[in-house]
Amino acid sequence: MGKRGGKKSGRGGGRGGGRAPRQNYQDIPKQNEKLERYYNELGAIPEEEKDAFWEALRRDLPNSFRFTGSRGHALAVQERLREHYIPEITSIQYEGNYVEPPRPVPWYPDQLAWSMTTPKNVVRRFAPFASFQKFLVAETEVGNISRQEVVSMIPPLLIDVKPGMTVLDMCAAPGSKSAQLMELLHAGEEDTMLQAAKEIENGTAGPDPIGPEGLSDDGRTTGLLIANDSDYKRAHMLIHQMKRLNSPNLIVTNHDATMYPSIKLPPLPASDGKPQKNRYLKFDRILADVPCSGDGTARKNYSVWKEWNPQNALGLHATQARILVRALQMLKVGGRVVYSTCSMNPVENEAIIASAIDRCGGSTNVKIVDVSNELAGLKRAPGLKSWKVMDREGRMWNNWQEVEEQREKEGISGLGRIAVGMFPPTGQNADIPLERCTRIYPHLQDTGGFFITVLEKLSEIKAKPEDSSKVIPKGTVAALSEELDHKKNGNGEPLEKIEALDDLVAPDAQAQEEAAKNETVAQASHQIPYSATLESSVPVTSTKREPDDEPQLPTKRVKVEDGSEVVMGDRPVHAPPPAAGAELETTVPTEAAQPTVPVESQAQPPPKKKPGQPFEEPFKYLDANHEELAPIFRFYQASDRFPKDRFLVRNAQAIPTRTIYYSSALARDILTQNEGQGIKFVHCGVKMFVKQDAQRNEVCRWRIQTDGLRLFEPWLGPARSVTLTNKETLRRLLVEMFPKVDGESWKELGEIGERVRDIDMGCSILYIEPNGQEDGLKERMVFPLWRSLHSVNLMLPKEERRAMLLRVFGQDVNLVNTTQKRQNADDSPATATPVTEDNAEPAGVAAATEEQALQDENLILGQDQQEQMEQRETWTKAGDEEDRFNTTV
Ligand SMILES: C[S@@+](CC[C@H](N)C(=O)[O-])C[C@H]1O[C@@H](n2cnc3c(N)ncnc32)[C@H](O)[C@@H]1O
Repeated sequence: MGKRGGKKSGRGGGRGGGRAPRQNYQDIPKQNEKLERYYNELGAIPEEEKDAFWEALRRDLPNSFRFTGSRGHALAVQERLREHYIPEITSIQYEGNYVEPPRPVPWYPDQLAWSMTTPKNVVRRFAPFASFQKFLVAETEVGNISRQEVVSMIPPLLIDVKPGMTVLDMCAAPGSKSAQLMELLHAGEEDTMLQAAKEIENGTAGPDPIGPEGLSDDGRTTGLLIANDSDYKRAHMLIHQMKRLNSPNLIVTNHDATMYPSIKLPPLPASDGKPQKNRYLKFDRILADVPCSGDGTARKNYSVWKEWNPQNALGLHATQARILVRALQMLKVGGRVVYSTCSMNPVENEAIIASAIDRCGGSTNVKIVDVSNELAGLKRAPGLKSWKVMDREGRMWNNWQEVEEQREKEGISGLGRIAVGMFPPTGQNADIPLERCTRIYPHLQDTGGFFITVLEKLSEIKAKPEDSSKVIPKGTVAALSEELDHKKNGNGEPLEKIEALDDLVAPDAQAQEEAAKNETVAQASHQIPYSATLESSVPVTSTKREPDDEPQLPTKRVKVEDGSEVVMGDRPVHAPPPAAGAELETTVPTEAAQPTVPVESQAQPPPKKKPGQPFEEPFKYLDANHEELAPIFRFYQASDRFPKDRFLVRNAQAIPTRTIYYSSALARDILTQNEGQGIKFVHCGVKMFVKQDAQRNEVCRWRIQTDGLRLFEPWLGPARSVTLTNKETLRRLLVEMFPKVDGESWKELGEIGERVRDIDMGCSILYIEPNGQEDGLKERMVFPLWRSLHSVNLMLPKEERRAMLLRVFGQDVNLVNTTQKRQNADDSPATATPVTEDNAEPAGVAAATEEQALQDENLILGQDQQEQMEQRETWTKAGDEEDRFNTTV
C-alpha cells in the first residue's frame, strides 16, 4: 500500500508501505485466514487453479531485471549477459541437472527484461553466479540494469507512449515505471539527433527545426514526462532513479494526485485584438499506478501474510477512485490512462474502474480498451464482473443491499468502511465491459499478482461530483455516536473518541492534512475549471473565474475533545483544486505573451529556508545572450543551432555559480509560466556544464558534464575532440585515473597520445568509435576528458569505470590513482588547498610547483567524482535499500 501518512496502513513493501523488520522469507508462516478465505470465496480464481494459485503465492518470487537506458547501450549490456554469463551458467551441473540460466521474459520487446528462477542455494554455491552477480550489481549501480518485478513492467508497455507525447505518472516513486516511460519518450532519439546534426552540417536542412514526428526538435524528442509523488522523500528517491536517464524532458512534482494542479502553458499570441486565452496542459498518456494494499506482492513481502486484512483495501478505495477521476480529467480526448495496482482485490481494481467511468459520464465518454491481443505471450485472466466484499470482521457481502439491510438491523458495526461503489456496478453501468481489465495471478507465469486497465477518453468530460456514499460510507452522526458508545477497549473501557471515529469512518488524519495542504497549493495555482482544454475559451482578461465544474459537497465535521475537527460520514469532497479563487485574476501580463524565458532582471532575493521544511531552490532560466554562455559555445565550437534559451540554474538570483542545467523547451515553458503559482516542482534539467577550477586563465572553466554530453556532442566542432578506437587505450584510461602525458608518457596512450599531448588544457570530448574488428569495441560512446597540466582524466565516476571494465574487458581490477599514491607518500592531507582562480599559478611556473598544482587539481577532480558517487548512494545509505534493490514495483 502506498504511503498515506503515518498510519500503520503501509503495505506492499516498496509500494510505499512502512518497513517491517527483516526476517528470512522462508521462515515466515504463509498463512492468513482472512486472506485465504477472501480469495477462495471471491470467485476470481477458477476452482481447478486454486491449488496452483496458493502454491505460487507461497513460493519465492523469481528475480527479474530490465536493461535500461538508450536502446543501443542497453543492447550492448545485454550482449555481455548472453555471450559471457549465460554460457558460463549453463555449463553448471547440480544434482545431475544443468542449472536454469536467466531467461528473457517472452512478452517483453527486444528481450530487454529477464527473469531467473535459480534457487539461492545454487546461486551461492557456484562461482559463475558470483561473477554474474558482480556484473548485475555493477550495471545496476550505474543505471544500465534496473531490478524490477516482471509484472510491474506491464503498464508502461500498454500505455503506448511515443516520442513527442505529454505524459504524467501520477504516483511515480520510486520510479521504475517512470524510467520505462521515459525510455519510450526518447525512443529512436540517438539516431535522429545525429542525423539532424549531419544534415545541418551538410547544409541540407532549412532554418526550422527538423526531425520525424515527435523528434522534430532537430532530432530531439519534443515530449515531456511529469513524474509525481505526494511523498516528498519518495519524490527524491524518484529523482535519484530518474537522473540515471539524463533526460531534459522530465519534471518531477510533489503533489497529492487526487487533486493534481492544472499546469499552465504560455498563452498563444492574441490575434485581431481578441484577448489571449489561457491554456492548460493536457496529457496524451497518464499512468495511475496508485497506492494499494499490495497483496499481489505476497511472494516477497511477508507483511502481507502477517497483516493482511480487508480494511486496507476498503480504506484505499476512495483515494484510488479520486486519482483515476483526476487522471481522466487531465487527459486529452483520444488519450490513454493506464490504471494499475499490485493488489488482486476487486475493491481496489474493477470497482475503481467502474466508479471512475460512472463519474465521468459512462462508457460513451470513457472506454476500457481491449488489450487482450497486446503483449503476445503474456498469460492473463479477464477482469471480474461480479465479486464480494469482505468487511472488517471477515464477513462477506454479495451486494450493497445486503449491507444496507444489515445496517438497518444491527447498526453499522464492522461495516463502517464499506460503500456502494465497492460492489459490482448495477443499473446502466452493469454493462461496463470490466472483463477487458487485465488480471495477472502468480501461478499463470510465476510472477507477482497485478491488475492493469487501459482506458481511453472518448470525449471531453465533466466529472460528476463525488457521491461520497459510493466511496466512503455515509454513516449518520447518530449511528456513529451509537457505535462509539458501544465501542470498548481491551479493558472494557470506552474508546477514545478520536480513535474510534477514525476506525469507523477512516478519514486518515494525516491524509486529510496532506489533502488540505495540497488544496491550499492548488488554490494558489490559479486553476480554471477542469473541463478546460488546451483551447480553453476562458478569456484571460476576465477578472473572475468561472465557477468550478465540480461543486463541493457539504462536509460534516465534529469537534473532538482536543478542539480539533474530525470529518464524519460525508468525506470532504475531493474537490480537485477549486477553480475557486473567484477573486484571482487570470489576466495574462502582456510580457507573458512574449518569449517565455525570464531575463535576469526577474531574479528575486533568495527565498528563506524554513526550519524542518523541505526547500527547493527555484528554477531560473538564463537569457540566451547570457555572458557565460557565449565563451562556452566558442570554446567547444558549438553550433549556433543548439538552443541557448533552455539553460537554467538553481538559485533565486539566476547566477550560474557552479552548475548550468539544460531542459527541453516545453519543460522550460512550464516552469517559467507556473513560477510562483504554488506548483511544487522538485526537479527539472540535466546537468550540462559544471564549473571547474583550472590553473590557466585561458581555460574554459565550464566542463561538460557526462549527464548532458549526449545532447550536446552532436553539435560540437573538432577543436576539443579526441577520437579513440583502440580497446587497449580505453582500458588504460579506465584503469588509470590520471595517466600522464608529459615527457614521453603520452606514447603509452597509443593512438590518442599525440592528440592529448597537444590539446590545450581543459575539457575535451572523447569519442570512442567501434573499429569494425572482431575483437574491437562494439559500441559508440562519448565521454568528457579533462586535460590537466601533465595528465588526462576520463571524467567517469569510479563505479562506472569498474562496470565498463567488467563489461567490455571482463576484468574486475583495482583502479590506479598515482596522484593519490604520491599524495599519501608525501603524507599530505587528502584535502590539500584547493586550486582556485585566486591561487592558481600562471603558466610557466616551476615544475615542482606545477606538480603540486596538478596534484591539487586532480584531487579536486577525483573528489568531484567521488562526490557524484556518494550522491548516487544517498538513498541507499539513508535506509531505502529495498526501494532500490528489492523494489516491489
Ligand atoms: C505503487 S507506488 C508507485 C510505484 C511506482 N509507480 C513505480 O513503478 O516505481 C505508489 C506511490 O504512490 C504514492 N502516493 C500515495 N498516495 C498518493 C497520492 N494521493 N498522490 C500521489 N502519490 C501518492 C506513494 O508515495 C507511492 O510512492
